[in-house]
Amino acid sequence: MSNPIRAALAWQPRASYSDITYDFADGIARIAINRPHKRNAFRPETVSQLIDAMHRAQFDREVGVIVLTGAGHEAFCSGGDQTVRGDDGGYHDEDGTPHLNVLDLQMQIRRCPKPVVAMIAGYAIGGGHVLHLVCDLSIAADNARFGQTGPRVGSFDAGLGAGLLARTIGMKKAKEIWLLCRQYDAKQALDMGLVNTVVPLAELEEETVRWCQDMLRLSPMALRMIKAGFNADTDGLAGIQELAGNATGLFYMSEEGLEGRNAWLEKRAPDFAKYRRRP
Ligand SMILES: CC(C)(COP(=O)(O)OP(=O)(O)OC[C@H]1O[C@@H](n2cnc3c(N)ncnc32)[C@H](O)[C@@H]1OP(=O)(O)O)[C@@H](O)C(=O)NCCC(=O)NCCSC(=O)c1cc(O)c2ccccc2c1O
Repeated sequence: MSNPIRAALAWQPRASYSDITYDFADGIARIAINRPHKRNAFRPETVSQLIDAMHRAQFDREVGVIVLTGAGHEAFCSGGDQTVRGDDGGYHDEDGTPHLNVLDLQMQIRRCPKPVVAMIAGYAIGGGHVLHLVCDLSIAADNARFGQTGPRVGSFDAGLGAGLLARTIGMKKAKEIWLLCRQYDAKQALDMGLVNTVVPLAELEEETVRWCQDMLRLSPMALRMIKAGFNADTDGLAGIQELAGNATGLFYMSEEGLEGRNAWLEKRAPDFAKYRRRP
């Protein structure tokens, strides 16, 4: 069946991978898990490629917003690929090495200074559900379905999968999702604050691009700072480090910061006297 989601932009491929696609158009990077025959379940190699693509998008100065999605319309992502769990139960790459590299990806999305938007058609389940959760915004199609399955398949994400979920939708609902492993439709997800909006499936990309375009018109530095601020307390000292690093970057750009650097290069004492001690 052809994809019922209308394309909103003339996407151009910017990189080639086996398990994902990476496209760009008009300031937006679109990264899609491309394993629709497995409802876009990820194996360790998929996650390594997502990490690479996220890095590429972060450092591409043309990119202002990143969209994370799944190929087709049946699934955003169904979590870890259960067929690559080895004898020890963990997710193995093709060399037999066990990985939980999706945890690195989760943190990479949170630390990325550009907004990351989850564009969700179909299932966002298990580790795939956590992936949309860690994105800054979630735009869902009306066919989207959400849920955790870990306790059913011998797994759990007690990190961001539990704590960030509770901070997003409240403790009771988060515990319900994990302790009962039920599925929730798009309207239920919207009602509990799990997603930002729900649109007809055909309009999913158009609406997502509209949200991205709104952000592209805003100050990149202000978005960067506010994202880091939102994540700082949940991410603890690592979150404060991210926020503080942004502040340092801003200070470097100031005349006062440059005076320190210039004085050192010119082998003279810095003259900070001309900078007011602001109240
Ligand atoms: C997602 C579904 C509800 C979709 O159901 P539907 O009926 O539409 O489709 P099928 O079930 O027929 O699936 C079609 C096709 O895809 C294969 N498939 C689907 N999901 C997976 C998967 N996760 N892994 C491997 N393969 C998958 C399915 O076998 C079919 O192929 P056939 O060849 O058999 O036809 C439903 O598919 C479903 O419930 N899927 C499983 C969801 C799931 O349990 N995911 C894993 C949860 S655990 C997890 O994701 C996880 C990952 C991590 O990396 C963690 C890291 C750290 C801590 C915890 C982690 C964690 O919990």
